[in-house]
Amino acid sequence: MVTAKAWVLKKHFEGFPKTSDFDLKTIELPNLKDGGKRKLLLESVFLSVDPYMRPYSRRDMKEGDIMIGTQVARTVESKNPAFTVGTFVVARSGWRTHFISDGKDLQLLPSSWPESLPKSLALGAVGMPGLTAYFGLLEVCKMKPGETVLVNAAAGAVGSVVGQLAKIGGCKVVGCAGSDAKVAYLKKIGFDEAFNYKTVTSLDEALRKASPDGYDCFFDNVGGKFASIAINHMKKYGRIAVCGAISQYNDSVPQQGPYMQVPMIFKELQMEGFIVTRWNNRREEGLKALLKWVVEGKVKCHEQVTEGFENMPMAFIGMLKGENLGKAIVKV
Ligand SMILES: NC(=O)C1=CN([C@@H]2O[C@H](COP(=O)(O)OP(=O)(O)OC[C@H]3O[C@@H](n4cnc5c(N)ncnc54)[C@H](OP(=O)(O)O)[C@@H]3O)[C@@H](O)[C@H]2O)C=CC1
Ligand SMILES: CCCCCCCCC/C=C/C=O
Repeated sequence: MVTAKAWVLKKHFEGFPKTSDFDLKTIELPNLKDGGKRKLLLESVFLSVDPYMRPYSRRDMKEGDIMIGTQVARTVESKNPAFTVGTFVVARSGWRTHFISDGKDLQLLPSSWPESLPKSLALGAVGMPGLTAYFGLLEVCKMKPGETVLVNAAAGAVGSVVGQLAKIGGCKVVGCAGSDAKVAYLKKIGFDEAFNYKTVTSLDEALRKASPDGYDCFFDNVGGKFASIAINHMKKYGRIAVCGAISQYNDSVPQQGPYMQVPMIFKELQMEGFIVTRWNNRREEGLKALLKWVVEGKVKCHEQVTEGFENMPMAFIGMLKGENLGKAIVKV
């Protein structure tokens, strides 16, 4: 018998999440059984904390549920020959240290994963956030060589990959982030222009200075006020990929305009929201491409690793506050 620890949503978040909204529980897991669904015992090694957990908790969870989320886990006991003991998988089993599965809901890491590459990257650049950057840029922004791409939350899990893929695709890249250290990082990984949106005197001027001719593509991770200013800097026929709206996730009262219809009309813009799971049937293609670029050093990855399962709520709240450089990960 194994005792798992799990974080549950004690109380729906009101405004910004607080540590008191979570509860740490213990769960006795039953032994594995021949036949039936109890085929594998897995232990979480790395867990992901992601912005989507904030809006999705309200939409999909009730109080007392285990927090939603993804982990890289190691097979500890197996009655399923497809997963021998020691096999690492990506699972969507929520914030728990151990769990039982029949294997159907688990994803193996790509077979060409090098031994020396941290497996935590399967939650970041070679996982859901990387795929978001890949499909958002290729399929929604439809970026072309020579174009100028703007991305916000640029030093985060999705944004840092967006910028680097746009460079690989032959674009000029402008990134915005919320600290000088993040801006220095963006320049180090190849962004052409980067600025701290919190300290510029005018966002409007900073966007104009970074690209006086405007932007062909805008990969929007933030929404709200930033997006309503950036839209005025789009070139005619520009494309906006509405990936996230983190500036609005913690609002108790919805923000008011300015509204976007007039620049949309006069610049004949395309603006499309998307969710990465739309391309689940092309997951293998995306992961293969991302893994290759990471192994070749063309996509560099930084991780903000918080040690200790007990610190999951803190890591989640820290990420929402912008404390992470690159992908926010918890190491059990
Ligand atoms: N559509 C989809 O399928 C997917 C969408 N997403 C979305 O992409 C976005 C980025 O996600 P991800 O890369 O995982 O997270 P990040 O690693 O970028 O972490 C979140 C970052 O958002 C920034 N941020 C937080 N609050 C604000 C605010 N009020 N205004 C501006 N920036 C803020 C912070 O960076 P800073 O210091 O720069 O402010 C923070 O570090 C999110 O909106 C997320 O919901 C993610 C995955 C899939
Ligand atoms: C329980 C794990 C669910 C993983 C789904 C990932 C989809 C993320 C879509 C993100 C939207 C906004 O952040």
